[in-house]
Amino acid sequence: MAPDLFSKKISFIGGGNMAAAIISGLLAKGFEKNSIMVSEPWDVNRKKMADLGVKTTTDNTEAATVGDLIILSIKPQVAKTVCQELASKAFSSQGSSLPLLVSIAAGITAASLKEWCTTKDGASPPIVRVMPNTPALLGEGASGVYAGEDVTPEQKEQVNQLLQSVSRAIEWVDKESLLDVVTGLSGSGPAYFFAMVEHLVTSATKLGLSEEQATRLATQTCLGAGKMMVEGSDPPAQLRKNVTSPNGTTQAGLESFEASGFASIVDKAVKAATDRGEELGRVLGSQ
Ligand SMILES: NC(=O)C1=CN([C@@H]2O[C@H](COP(=O)(O)OP(=O)(O)OC[C@H]3O[C@@H](n4cnc5c(N)ncnc54)[C@H](OP(=O)(O)O)[C@@H]3O)[C@@H](O)[C@H]2O)C=CC1
Ligand SMILES: O=C(O)[C@@H]1CCC=N1
Repeated sequence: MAPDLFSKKISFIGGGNMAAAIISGLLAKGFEKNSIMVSEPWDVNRKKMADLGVKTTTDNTEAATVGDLIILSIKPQVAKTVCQELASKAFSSQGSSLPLLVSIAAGITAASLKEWCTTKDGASPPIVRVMPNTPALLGEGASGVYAGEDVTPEQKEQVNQLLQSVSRAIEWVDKESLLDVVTGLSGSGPAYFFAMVEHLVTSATKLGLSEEQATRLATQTCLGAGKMMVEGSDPPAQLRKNVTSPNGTTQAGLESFEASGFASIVDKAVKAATDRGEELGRVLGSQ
């Protein structure tokens, strides 16, 4: 029988935006509030977590000691310090049977996490890296996942269950470097669409629509187009063709995009975000 995540305790180390999104998604699926603990140093964020009804603490060791799954949801820049703290305090008292560590930190490699999390007795937790995105808040997330070799099939299934609670697309990758591409695509991706809608609203406002009208039209267009891509059977290219009447308005708009190097702009942006993920892992991993 598949291990039931819903009977486990989950601890989040770091209670910021992404932890809030995942926790909200889990709670919406019926996960028990009392089975979640968040350690978070900042009063404001800790209060937001407490308002969700989950347990909170300022003590990473307390959270990491009670969790069957530990979600590392801190910024990449503090990952080393936090992992070393967990290794010397929480993990060192737990022998060789350590909880599963699920890191969502962009770029930070499984090898770095393992090195930093190793106790003085040489024990280290099994590690899964996940790259989620903020639509997890609504159960509409997209996540990439990579598991180290010491992760058992049961633990992978638990991670699947965790992600199914908050994601509609879950893509396991077998090469860890591909997680940087996932980061540059879907991890950062919501911000690309938000920026696009911001620009659409500004453009239409300049042409006379009120900001409120333009915002309602642009956001619903984004949602409608997204639903057509996810729920329909036609690929995006066909959907685009269906909107584009020969010599019509859409053709004029798309040709303007292309004349400004649309494909190249997107290409460079995804590559820049992917490269930044790799760089974060390399630089922070060597400090
Ligand atoms: N935001 C996103 O869309 C996505 C983020 N990620 C990854 O998720 C991780 C978290 O990002 P996000 O939620 O946006 O970041 P946030 O800054 O919102 O959250 C991180 C939280 O960790 C707290 N924190 C800082 N130091 C410690 C510590 N020593 N122990 C415990 N908690 C600490 C921070 O407190 P304080 O503010 O006081 O420093 C903050 O509340 C990052 O590694 C990011 O790469 C992955 C996918 C998408
Ligand atoms: O911007 C970042 O670094 C994080 C990772 C993906 C989304 N936000």
